[in-house]
Amino acid sequence: MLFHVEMTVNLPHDMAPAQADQLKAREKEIAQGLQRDGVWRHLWRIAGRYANVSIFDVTDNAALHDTLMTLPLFPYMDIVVRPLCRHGSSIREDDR
Ligand SMILES: O=C(O)CC1=CCC(=O)O1
Repeated sequence: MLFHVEMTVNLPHDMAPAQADQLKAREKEIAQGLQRDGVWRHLWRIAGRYANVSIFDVTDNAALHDTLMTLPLFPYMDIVVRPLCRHGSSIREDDR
């Protein structure tokens, strides 16, 4: 199943820069692993915001939840999930 996921990062202003850098580095490592595995299909920065729009490809809602919970930034993100289904007019072969 495909999911449109919007993540907004809200790091506490008083978080030590070293801790923030460590969280971001670990987040990047996990995000790139999930992309290599085909789970995190798209990752786009929303211009002008500390937020992203992503497409995840997982088996079901629970799998998406479990995946998102593995992200080191999860405790600091507001996440909006929209389940997707194929559009009848789409000509793409890779969005099933
Ligand atoms: O910077 C973000 O939007 C949060 C994030 C997702 C994957 C990553 O490396 O950072």
